[in-house]
Amino acid sequence: MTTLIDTRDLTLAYHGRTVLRDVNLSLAPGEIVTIVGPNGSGKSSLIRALIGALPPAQGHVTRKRGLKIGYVPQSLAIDPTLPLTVARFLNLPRRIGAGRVAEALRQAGVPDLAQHQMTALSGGQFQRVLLARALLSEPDILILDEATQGLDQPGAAQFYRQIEAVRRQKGCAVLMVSHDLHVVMAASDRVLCLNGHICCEGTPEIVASAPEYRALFGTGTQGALALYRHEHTHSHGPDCDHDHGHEAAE
Ligand SMILES: Nc1ncnc2c1ncn2[C@@H]1O[C@H](COP(=O)(O)OP(=O)(O)OP(=O)(O)O)[C@@H](O)[C@H]1O
Repeated sequence: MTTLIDTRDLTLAYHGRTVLRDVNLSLAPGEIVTIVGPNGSGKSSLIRALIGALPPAQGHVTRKRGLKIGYVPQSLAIDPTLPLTVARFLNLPRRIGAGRVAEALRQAGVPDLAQHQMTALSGGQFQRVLLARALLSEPDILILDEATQGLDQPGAAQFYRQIEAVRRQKGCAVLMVSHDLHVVMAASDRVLCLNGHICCEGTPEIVASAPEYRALFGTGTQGALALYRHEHTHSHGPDCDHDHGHEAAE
């Protein structure tokens, strides 16, 4: 099978200080993988390395050639004095066309928002518009870094249900970082728990009962797991792009 992104012994450092070490990770087409871990455990750094924004200190990141990534950020600052409709926002920085904008909004679960002002959206609507923007590139993988920050738990749960619907319709893989442990773990095929390295990984049930995970987060997530189960198929292809680490990057 062709993986979308693959890391081998990936180590990340800032100014010589290692923040994440020896990460071996493969993302397959169509799967939902969640990264959890305490503050400062390296989650965002790993995402940056996966999308190519942070070079490895050691090890390798391999991306399928031509991989299209849709990135949904935590939030986005919009000037409150600037009149900007959702449709115009989605046409920045380049013109997309009304048909594709409407389709992306429909896929993101907000088909009626095109003419609304960006600054008048609720938190949940705003994140869905960011999701619609990420979908415009027809991504092979959606990457969400704390995309539900600021939403309450029901709002976050709804957002993740939307992500699942998108995955079902589009077949894209999903990689998420979140603090909403109850919700995201239930919606994931696979969970990686980071704490400077991968301290445990597996299905949500396996990770939730792992001693390393319980030491970090306690036992409170059990009841909310197993809300969702996924079936998916994997496809395969030969081509890859490589990022290589600089050996001994202190
Ligand atoms: N640009 C940077 N320069 C120097 N150190 C950084 C930089 N970005 C992150 N770090 C450090 O790397 C470590 C991991 O940070 P990272 O943001 O990856 O963690 P995180 O798990 O995403 O944290 P959080 O849950 O708080 O967002 C932290 O010790 C942080 O201080």
